[in-house]
Amino acid sequence: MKMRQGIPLNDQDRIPWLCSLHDILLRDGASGQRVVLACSALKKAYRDILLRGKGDAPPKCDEPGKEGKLAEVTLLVVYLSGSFEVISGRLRKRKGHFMPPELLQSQFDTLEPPSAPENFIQVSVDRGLSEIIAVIMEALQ
Ligand SMILES: Nc1ncnc2c1ncn2[C@@H]1O[C@H](COP(=O)(O)OP(=O)(O)O)[C@@H](O)[C@H]1O
Ligand SMILES: O=C(O)[C@H](O)[C@@H](O)[C@H](O)[C@H](O)COP(=O)(O)O
Repeated sequence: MKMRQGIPLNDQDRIPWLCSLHDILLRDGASGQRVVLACSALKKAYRDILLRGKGDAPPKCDEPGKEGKLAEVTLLVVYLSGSFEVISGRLRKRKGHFMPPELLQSQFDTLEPPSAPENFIQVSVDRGLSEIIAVIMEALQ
C-alpha cells in the first residue's frame, strides 16, 4: 500500500473511495439512519463528493436523484483541528498503524479547512475526548 511505503495518496486514489462513502451515506440516510463517518476528506472538493457524489465518476456515485440532480445527503462536517506539533506527537506514539508520521506534512499541505457555506463545526483536538464528544453531541441536537 502506498501510504505504508511513505507515498501520499492523490486525487485518483481518494476519489473512488469518497464516492463509495457517499453511496453509503445516501443509502443509510435513505433508510432513516444517522451515520457517523470518520474520514480524512482534506479538500473542499472531497467533502463535496461526500455530500453530492460526483457526476463524472462512473460507475459509482453518479446516480441521478429525483429531477435529474445528483442526490445530496444531509451532512454536518466536524473539523477536528490541531497544530502540526500536537498531531505529529500523537502519531509518533501510535503503535501498529499503517501511516508513517512523515506523511503528516503532506496532509497539512493538502488541507483546506471547512469554511462557509459548508455546514461544519470546528473542535480543537487539544480538548479531552469526553469534552470533544459532548460538543459534537450538542451540535447534533
Ligand atoms: N483528544 C485527544 N486527546 C489525546 N489524545 C488523542 C485525542 N484524540 C486522539 N488522540 C490520540 O492521537 C492518536 C491519533 O488520533 P486519531 O487519528 O484521531 O485516531 P486513530 O489512531 O484512531 O485514527 C490516537 O491514536 C490517540 O492516541
Ligand atoms: O488516522 C490517520 O492516520 C489518518 O486518518 C489516516 O488514516 C489517513 O488520513 C487516511 O488513510 C486517508 O489518507 P489521506 O488523509 O491521505 O486521504
